[in-house]
Amino acid sequence: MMEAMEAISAVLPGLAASATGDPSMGLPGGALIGNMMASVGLDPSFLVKIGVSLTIVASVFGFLSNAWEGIIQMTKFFSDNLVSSATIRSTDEAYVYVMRWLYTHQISTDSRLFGVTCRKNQLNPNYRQHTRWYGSEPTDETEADGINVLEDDLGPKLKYTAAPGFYHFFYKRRLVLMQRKLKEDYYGFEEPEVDLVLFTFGRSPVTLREILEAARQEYLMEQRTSTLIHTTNGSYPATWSLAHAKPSRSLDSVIMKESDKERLLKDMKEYLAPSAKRWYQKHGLPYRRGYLFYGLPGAGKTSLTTALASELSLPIYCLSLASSSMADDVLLGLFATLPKKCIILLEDIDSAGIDRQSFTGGGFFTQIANKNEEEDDEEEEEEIRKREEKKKLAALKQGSSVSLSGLLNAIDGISSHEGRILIMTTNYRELLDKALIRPGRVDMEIQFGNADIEILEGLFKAVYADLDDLPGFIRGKSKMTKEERAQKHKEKLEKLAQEFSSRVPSDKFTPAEVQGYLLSHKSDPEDALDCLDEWLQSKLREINLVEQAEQKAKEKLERATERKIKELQKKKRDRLKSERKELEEEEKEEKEKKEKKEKEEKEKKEKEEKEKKEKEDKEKKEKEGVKNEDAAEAKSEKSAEVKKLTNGTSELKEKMETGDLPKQNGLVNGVH
Ligand SMILES: Nc1ncnc2c1ncn2[C@@H]1O[C@H](COP(=O)(O)OP(=O)(O)OP(=O)(O)O)[C@@H](O)[C@H]1O
Repeated sequence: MMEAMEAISAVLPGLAASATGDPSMGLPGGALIGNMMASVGLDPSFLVKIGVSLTIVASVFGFLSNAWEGIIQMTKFFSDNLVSSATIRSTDEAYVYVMRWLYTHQISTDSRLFGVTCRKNQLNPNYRQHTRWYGSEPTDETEADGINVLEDDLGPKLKYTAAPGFYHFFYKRRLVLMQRKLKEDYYGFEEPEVDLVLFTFGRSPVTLREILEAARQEYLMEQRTSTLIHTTNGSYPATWSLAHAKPSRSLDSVIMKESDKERLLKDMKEYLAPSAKRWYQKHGLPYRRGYLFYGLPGAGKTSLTTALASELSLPIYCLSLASSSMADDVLLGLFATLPKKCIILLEDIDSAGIDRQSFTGGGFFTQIANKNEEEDDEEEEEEIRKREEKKKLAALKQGSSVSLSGLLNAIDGISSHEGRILIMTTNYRELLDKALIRPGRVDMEIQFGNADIEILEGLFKAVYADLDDLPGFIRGKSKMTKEERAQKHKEKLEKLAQEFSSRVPSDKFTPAEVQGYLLSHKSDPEDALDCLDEWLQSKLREINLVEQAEQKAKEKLERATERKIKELQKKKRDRLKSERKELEEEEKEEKEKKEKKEKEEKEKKEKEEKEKKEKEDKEKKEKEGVKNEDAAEAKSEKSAEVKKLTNGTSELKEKMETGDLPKQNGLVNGVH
């Protein structure tokens, strides 16, 4: 290195010469720099060394960057021409297939990079680097990314997933590369969006297709042994993700009226039959079916839905309208991305149309209440009672941002897929708008209430159905055959179940409460009966307290309602009175107007008649005037003629008398 520097110094003597003070040899300004450096005690040849070092570093950097560009170009050429790839987004259901397949096939167990979390729904996984993937264990639940949940006595075990990075594995002896990359704008506070890219060498995509098809088939086969429950995890935009894969639940495990259960199952099977779609199309009906499960909480609405999904091998897509993340556009988007055949479970549908703001006093509900008040005095007593009750119930509920029209739009709007089964649940059927439960949207309703005698018996038998769970229930078992034991178990259980159902008051407890009690004695049905009175007493005390409080609240509400009704009735009476008065005044005014008008018309008529008469008189007079003139004229003419004749006669007479004219008797006589 030193030698190289010396050589370069020789080539660039200017600066060194400047430093030695030989101006003839130096670079312009070199002497000045050299003197300045000497004055602060620095060796001027140091500058030369720095310059040389920088030149070398720049050359190496230039070489490397050219090389890197070359590598990128080569990789691009390689991936464009020699590699097949498949990209799967974590927002797509196919991602779940593939992740699940990779996990169950223990692919990449030699990977050095993986993420770890113990959260059930990993919204914020902290990715850490470890040394290898985790092997699978048998489990009964599956997580959102399709990987099983593991728990031991202490709680959830750590779960290992592929961290961002490159992996490789062999499938049918072919090398497959896998890249898992997080979306760039992931900041760690939301579920990361991930792209999974699979590569194989060669231009044929067959291997990748085989992997994806195998993953899909395994996933869908899973549906036959378990019920896949999808939900949305609050990410934006909202998408469906697998929340659980629950082991199939038999319909027998849901205790309810047998007739209801059979009716429901028959209806659903008919709807799903291959010929049904054509029938709907032929009759111009949308191929959809809706059911309403309503009634008390803990009475089996969700349990029945899960059991039906298992029975019909359909996945469940579950949404609660009471959820804060639910809104019209979210609901619409989620409905639009449902698979063709599924059960969509809409819980708490009574929340739709109740805005959260309503509970702060100035929102939607208050507006509705105010609006109602304006119209109140028009309502019948019964309507007011119903409305007041409804308001009270609504006040107990948490509102949702989903509007009623938003919900209706999602249910039967254009984006709503045909072929699905819609199950809506509510604890407050009386809060529902009629439009929501009209036929076509809800084709069958099932009510869930407290346990009656039939349900009590059924619950008891269901909890103690398995003899293997009941040590000491059948004594002397060892001497019996399996069938004998089963028969004995059945008979004894039947008897105990009847006793249980006769001692527990009917329609007092929800099935969940009864089941909860029985489960606290799950290995000893006789013990359950022994402790029954104590449980009943404490439970009935509790129920009494609740009922008393409820009664008080009800009476208070009734009093308030009565007051309101009286107020409204008075308001109505006052309103009617003032309306009547107004009416009378109007009538009076009307009458006066009418009389005035009549009088005016009469006067007008009289005036017209008078004028007419005057005109007629005038005309008559005029006519008579003309007639008189004519008569006078005729008269004067006649008299002139008479005069003339008289004159003529006189002349003739004179002539005759004078003898100028021969006598003519006739004429003379005639003139006389
Ligand atoms: N009819 C029933 N048969 C069997 N189990 C029942 C029945 N009703 C309730 N249970 C049990 O009670 C628990 C709660 O039931 P579930 O969630 O089905 O009630 P729900 O009516 O959907 O309540 P919510 O309205 O609060 O959602 C579950 O563990 C379920 O097994």
